[in-house]
Amino acid sequence: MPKQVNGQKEDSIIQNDLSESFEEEVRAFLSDEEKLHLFDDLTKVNPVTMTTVLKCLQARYTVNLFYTNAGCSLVALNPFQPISCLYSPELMREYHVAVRPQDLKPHIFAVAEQTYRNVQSQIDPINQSIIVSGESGAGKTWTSRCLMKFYASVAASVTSPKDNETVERIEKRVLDSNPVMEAFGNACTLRNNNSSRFGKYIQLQLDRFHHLSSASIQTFLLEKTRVAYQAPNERNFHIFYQITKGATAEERLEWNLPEGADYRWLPNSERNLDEDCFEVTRDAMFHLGIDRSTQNNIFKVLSGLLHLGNIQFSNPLDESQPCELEDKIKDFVKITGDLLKIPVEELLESLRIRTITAGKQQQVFKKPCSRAECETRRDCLAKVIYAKLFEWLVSVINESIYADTSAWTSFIGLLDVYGFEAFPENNLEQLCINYANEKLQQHFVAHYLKAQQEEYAAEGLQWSFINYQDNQNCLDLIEGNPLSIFSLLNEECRLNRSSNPDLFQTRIEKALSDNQCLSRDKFSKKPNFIISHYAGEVCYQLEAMVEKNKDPIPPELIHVLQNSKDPLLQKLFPVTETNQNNVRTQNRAAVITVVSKFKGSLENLMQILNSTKPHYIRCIKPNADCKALTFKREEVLSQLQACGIVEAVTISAAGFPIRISFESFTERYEILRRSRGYNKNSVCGKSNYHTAKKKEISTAEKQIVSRMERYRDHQVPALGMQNTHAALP
Ligand SMILES: Nc1ncnc2c1ncn2[C@@H]1O[C@H](COP(=O)(O)OP(=O)(O)OP(=O)(O)O)[C@@H](O)[C@H]1O
Repeated sequence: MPKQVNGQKEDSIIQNDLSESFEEEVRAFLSDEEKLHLFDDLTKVNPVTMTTVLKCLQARYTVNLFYTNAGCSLVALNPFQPISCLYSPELMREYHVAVRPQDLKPHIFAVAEQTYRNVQSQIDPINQSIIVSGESGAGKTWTSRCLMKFYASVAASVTSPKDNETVERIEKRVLDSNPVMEAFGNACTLRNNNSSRFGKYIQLQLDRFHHLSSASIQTFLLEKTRVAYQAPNERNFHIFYQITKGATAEERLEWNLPEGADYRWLPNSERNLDEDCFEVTRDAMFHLGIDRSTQNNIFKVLSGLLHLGNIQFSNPLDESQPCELEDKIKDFVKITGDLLKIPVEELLESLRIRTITAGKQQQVFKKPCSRAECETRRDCLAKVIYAKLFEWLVSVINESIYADTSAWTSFIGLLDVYGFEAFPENNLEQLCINYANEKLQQHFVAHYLKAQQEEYAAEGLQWSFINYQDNQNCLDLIEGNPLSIFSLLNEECRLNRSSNPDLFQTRIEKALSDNQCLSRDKFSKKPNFIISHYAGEVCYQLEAMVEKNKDPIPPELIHVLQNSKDPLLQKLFPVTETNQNNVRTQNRAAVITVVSKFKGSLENLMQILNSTKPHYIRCIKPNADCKALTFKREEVLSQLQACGIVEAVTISAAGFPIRISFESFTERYEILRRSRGYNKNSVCGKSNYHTAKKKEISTAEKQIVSRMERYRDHQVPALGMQNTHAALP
């Protein structure tokens, strides 16, 4: 009996999907095993079009095959359900000990093992990177976690840390970084219950025996606004729910978190998620060297933030007076002050009064803030504390997994970054995220699409150049010199212009109208600009963009945090000479904008990636509702387009004409012949075989031999060469 899949018979899905193609004909005669192997590698699909790629992926998905090779990339479809044994230690071992792991089914462990063997081979570039990409909910975090487990298992350190029995082994510490980073950096969003709200690059460092000796983590662009604002039906960072749900009675008392209390910044707390597990976070923190008393301090500060969120301001009767507070709100102010160890009066003053220094004598004036300004200050206080806390946690984790560069000789880097974003409303955050994706796409193009074709040309392969989209124009528009959107944004900040979005729109258009990637939604009343990204057009709203880029922190807030008696806040906001001066001369202080910081850290990252051999895992979300067994073609299609899969497959397939004409042909021919009952020596079968393809095969054979020799000489395990190797006489 055919299995029922979403109400359809599996057989009929496969039949429908593969109609009109050669594959359908072949599949009809194949056993399940043979069927699936035929599509293990999309470069064997002929002809390579988006439709065939889509059909193959869907056919595989319906029979629980979630990984597929596609040129230099591995396509990973999210099953949205636990698949037994797919990540078991036994399977890790199978890939690790295999003579040719690439002959096993496509899997992230095959990629992981390949990178590990590349490091062991000591051929340049020795260092490897795996770029895991995909949209929110596609499975990047899951994939990175599994890869880390793989390396922790196959590259396990040989000895436990000397002289200190209480310190956990490095593998455990590296793996323990995951629950901590996820508790503080992930949240439930509309698109993913466990969405990472930051980008992450983790470098696993290996000693000369190729054992894991240390690691380092770099994070990008934490979405700190989430602390003080959660979109409808979304949640704050997991850690807030963990403390409110998991605290003991004693802790509740100490952190002032009575059961059932309401917090404005804790929406949808009635939803219980797997990620709400406080104990897991605490244990992991402990193993990373964050002792119970420091943990207690962290959770106390977080409770303080929850109470801070409940502070609301009322307009004063007399405008020259500060905003008023209702009696019950005064309680929240008091609790916040107690938990953050800031005197209530100082806290209130920092939230409600602006200090202005003016004139030659640097006279100080105090001016009450409007209600909206008070709210902005309250939110800003929460954001600055949370962002610093996150930064500090990353540095503590890094200290715990760090080793001096002399202790390691090579590394494998895992990059898990947010995918391309295009929402109905987009702002600076999306601009930065999409800029990062443009950079990674450029890297992919340079390292694969371009390099591969140049190599074919140099080898004299008969080759007609396949066009791929060069995104340099788009990158010039975003970050180029001397004029770009980033430079104009920074200019607005530098000149401290009162940011009028309409004026800014005119400035952008005047300066950058020559760039074909720039346009505007003329039907929208809101000032905007559109960028034609490689993955599609995105319209960005200009309202508040300049302010977001400045990301200003009122000096009074920093001052009040520096005066806190709380040991953790004192660590996060130390008093230094420079920032003391900055409080006084804040207006003149150089502004380090969000885009310059982001651009800097991304350039740093690109430099590292450029020095490594890259591998790509393209995570695909088969449906937006995160449902198991549901493959929505349009949704998959747009993701495949966004990551340039078809170009990659086409180039890979065409670069090895032998794949189609020799190996694949003979394989398919044999299958067809067998299935049609041709006798081995049947005249019909023989003559078809020989006359139709003889010439093609001999040309292909020559090409294989020349390519193989070339690669053998260089001892480079060429991507995609494995099967052709097997087909050699
Ligand atoms: N290989 C897998 N097997 C089973 N379930 C999976 C797998 N990959 C992902 N999932 C499920 O999909 C969910 C989303 O995956 P994940 O959090 O890794 O997405 P993401 O791409 O990192 O998203 P974001 O960008 O929002 O962080 C996971 O919580 C898990 O439930």
